[in-house]
Amino acid sequence: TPTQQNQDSEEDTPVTRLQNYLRINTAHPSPDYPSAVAYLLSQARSIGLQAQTLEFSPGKPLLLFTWPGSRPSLPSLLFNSHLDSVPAESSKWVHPPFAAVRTPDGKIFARGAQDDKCIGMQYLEAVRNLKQKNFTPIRTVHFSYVPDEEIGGSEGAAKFTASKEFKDLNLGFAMDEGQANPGDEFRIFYSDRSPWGLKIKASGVPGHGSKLYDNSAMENLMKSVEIMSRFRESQFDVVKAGRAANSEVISVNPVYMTAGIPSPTGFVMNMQPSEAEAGFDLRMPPTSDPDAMKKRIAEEWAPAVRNMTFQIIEKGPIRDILGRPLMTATNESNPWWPVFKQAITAVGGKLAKPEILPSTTDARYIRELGIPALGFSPMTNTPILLHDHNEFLKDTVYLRGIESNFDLMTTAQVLGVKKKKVTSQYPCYDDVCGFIAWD
Ligand SMILES: CSCC[C@H](NC=O)C(=O)O
Ligand SMILES: [Zn+2]
Ligand SMILES: [Zn+2]
Repeated sequence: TPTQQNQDSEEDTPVTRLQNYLRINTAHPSPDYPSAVAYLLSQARSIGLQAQTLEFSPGKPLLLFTWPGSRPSLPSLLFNSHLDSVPAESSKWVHPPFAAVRTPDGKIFARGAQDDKCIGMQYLEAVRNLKQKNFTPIRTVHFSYVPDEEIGGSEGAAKFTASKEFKDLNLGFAMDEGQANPGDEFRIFYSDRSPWGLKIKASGVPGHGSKLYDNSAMENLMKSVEIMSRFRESQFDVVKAGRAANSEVISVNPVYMTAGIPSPTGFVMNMQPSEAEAGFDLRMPPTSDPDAMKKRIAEEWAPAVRNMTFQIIEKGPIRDILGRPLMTATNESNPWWPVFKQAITAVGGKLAKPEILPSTTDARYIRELGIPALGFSPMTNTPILLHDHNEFLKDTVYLRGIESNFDLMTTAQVLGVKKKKVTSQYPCYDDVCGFIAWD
């Protein structure tokens, strides 16, 4: 009956609380941050977390929740997620992207279901469960909800990690988003690729559309595109041959091309234009050499001899403050690694071999400071649908993810870790300036 349905939708359960978060449209280009903030604040209040709303950029709020530990001098934990989502083309979805419809087989359809509102709510549900068991953490646990991850994080996580507020957290270890796995192992990410936006521009001799001549802008640009395609293929071949994962090679993908002289019916067809431009999404694995790539771009992809110029938009850091690749150790040299492994074992989960994420997250800003950070979105037996149409997450998978975060928070308390005082102004974690001992 309709009455029964209304009652169902008013139920307050872990799943309906997720659905309510998913119904807030925080997709770019105009994310509804105020509604998301109000909702999460009400959640934090209902479980008794301390809450702060920070605003490092106008109109871009950042939430910081805190669960004080009984020994606040110990390095703290941070669980991060982002408030924003990529847009959704409603007409191509089977269910509206902001209705968070749950189908009879338990699939919750929504933009953000996997990326990454699931983890944001799982953190809070884990706290709710722990508090019900009267658990008090030894070390302080923080939760951050940051704006603008999907557009690079320069107004969000980048400003947060550079702030006094962040330094004062005295972080030992952070968790951020990962990616789903169609198989039954939990995937864990120790690094991201660093994104560059590359614009190449050619200029050349204009002329009649019928004329064959050298050095037109289109010819200059197309030569570059050919050279770049060959490079792309060489990288992809390594992946196809099984010698590296997708995320371990450099990707370069064209995202736009623009040239021509506009006319009311499209473009003028009998003029060769004097300018042509193309844009590329470039992703650099953590150990790749940014200077070598810049040299390749200047000498091969956009050489001045072919009348070309280029612009690289570097989105975030590629090395940490000590000049090291942005990678978190997944071995015993990182005292948090066994903690994490134990938490997964506790939910009966199998852990996949640690990976580099093919895309990019805000964890790179945390790793930049030398703080260990792992990417983890507990979604097994789930197709990878982030940024795709019909993004969904199954209720059972979501609920199991709460358990794994729950265990992570408790396990991290039992196996305390203490940081060494370091020469840098930031805490570090490896043999250069690392942890000295178990607490
Ligand atoms: C250019 S930084 C954008 C970050 C974005 N993150 C998730 O998808 C990505 O494209 O990987
Ligand atoms: Zn994300
Ligand atoms: Zn995303």
